[in-house]
Amino acid sequence: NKFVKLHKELGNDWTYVPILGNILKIVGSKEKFVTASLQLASQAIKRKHKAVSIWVGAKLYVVMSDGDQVNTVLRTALDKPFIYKFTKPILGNGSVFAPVHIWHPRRKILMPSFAPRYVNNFVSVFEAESKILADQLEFEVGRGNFGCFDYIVTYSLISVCETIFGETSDTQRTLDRTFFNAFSQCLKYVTDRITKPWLHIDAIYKLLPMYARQIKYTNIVYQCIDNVIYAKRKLLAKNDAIEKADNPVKTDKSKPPFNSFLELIVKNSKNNNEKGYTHEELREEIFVLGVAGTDTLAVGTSFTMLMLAQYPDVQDKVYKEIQEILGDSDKPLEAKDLIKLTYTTAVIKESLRLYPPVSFITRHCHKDLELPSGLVLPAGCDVIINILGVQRNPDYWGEDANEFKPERFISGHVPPNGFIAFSQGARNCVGQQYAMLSMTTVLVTVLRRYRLKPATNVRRTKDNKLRLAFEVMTKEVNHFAVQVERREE
Ligand code: HEM
Repeated sequence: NKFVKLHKELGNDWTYVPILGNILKIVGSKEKFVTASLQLASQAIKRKHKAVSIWVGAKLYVVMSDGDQVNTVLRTALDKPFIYKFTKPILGNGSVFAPVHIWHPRRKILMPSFAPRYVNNFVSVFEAESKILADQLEFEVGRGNFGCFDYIVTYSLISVCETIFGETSDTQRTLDRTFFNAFSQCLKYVTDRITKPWLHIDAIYKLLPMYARQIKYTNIVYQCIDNVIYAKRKLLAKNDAIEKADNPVKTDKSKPPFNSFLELIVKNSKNNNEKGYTHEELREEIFVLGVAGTDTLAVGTSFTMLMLAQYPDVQDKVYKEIQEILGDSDKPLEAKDLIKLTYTTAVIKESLRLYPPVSFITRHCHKDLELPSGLVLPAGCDVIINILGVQRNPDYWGEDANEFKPERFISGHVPPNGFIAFSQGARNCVGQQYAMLSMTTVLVTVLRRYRLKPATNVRRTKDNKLRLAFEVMTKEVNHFAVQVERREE
């Protein structure tokens, strides 16, 4: 049939050993998943159409690592295959993985909430929470290696939740350990299902104890979100604050005006339709923001910290830039100052290039799609976009593509389709600016107080590279181990 033809056209035959080997390696191993995806990427770029295909059971997936080919797919094909099946029991029809007809109207409601005038105001939250993070790191001074991820994920979960719900006592009550734990368990179940093919079959999965646990944790998260939504909706109705979202009132003179995502989404959904979102729709969208914004941010920030620890020259340059542009002033940080930190921004982008938190995404072609190489992906074809492969592709980044060189993002030679950490096209990341501001705030706050040092005696790969593992996000296996020392020392 057409997929067998496509498989051959891409240069594979039935006994193509390296690819078969890679599939076997992937099964069940989160670390090998990443190594295999890099190997698939290097095989793909040698092919005429810069892609390989793999069979998973009776289904063919085309795996791509060429930026121009990928760009065509991302701009044309908007549906996401298979992942939706695993996320639906948890996220429902939340926009990130939903089918196009559900996603499209929801994206229209979500987008205005990420306008710079709202997102820039969140810097006050990022700064307050980064200071708490910096205080917590004091405990690690002089104690040797520690995993910075655990600290940073707490920062990102709390700051994301605060921007979603606003700083109410309800938020604080909700953000207790039970919520955090249930939330991370939900992410774990999605990862397990994606990486273990035997769990793809509903009939098997539903018989396992993990299915019951997944329902339990999902319900805990729902209940926490529901409590805050009810409380907040009551408050909004009382204060008529929705109307004020366009013209926010400065309640606390020391802080810029602030509208939480919850307020903005309620308001935008009413603009779209008199009745606005139902409770369930609102809960789904709120949950999506938490899921899409928390681990991505934590992984991106942790990799950047790891790079700074590993490259002291780069860290010194970042620190110098912070001193030059922001000084030691106690003046609250503002978005307009943070975006002047061009070298720091380049360091974050180079870390996201080498270590994209979301290392692959998927798309489904509804109709035939012709790629720049002349290959036609037939209707019904599923594509895996290997972001890690695209961002390390030597055709775009040169022979030193695997090396950490932040200058790439300053010299003006960034290949147009070579950096896709936030994806491209209509379904790209809505939180890009939010993420850049949040990560920059953390780096500024932490580096003002501490010098990051590399961890000693951590296990690396045979060629002395970081060991990475796929857990929906791509993470470093040693919990991003670093050391810290106080700057004045
Ligand atoms: C370094 C941090 C981040 C990275 C690398 C990242 C990456 C991505 C990527 C690759 C996608 C596209 C997924 C796909 O095409 O299948 C995406 C979508 C999305 N991201 Fe982010 N993200 C980050 C931070 C955030 C933050 C902080 C938020 C919100 C607070 C957010 C909200 C979303 C949403 C809602 C979508 C779905 C958009 C849609 O389908 O219309 N992201 N993100």
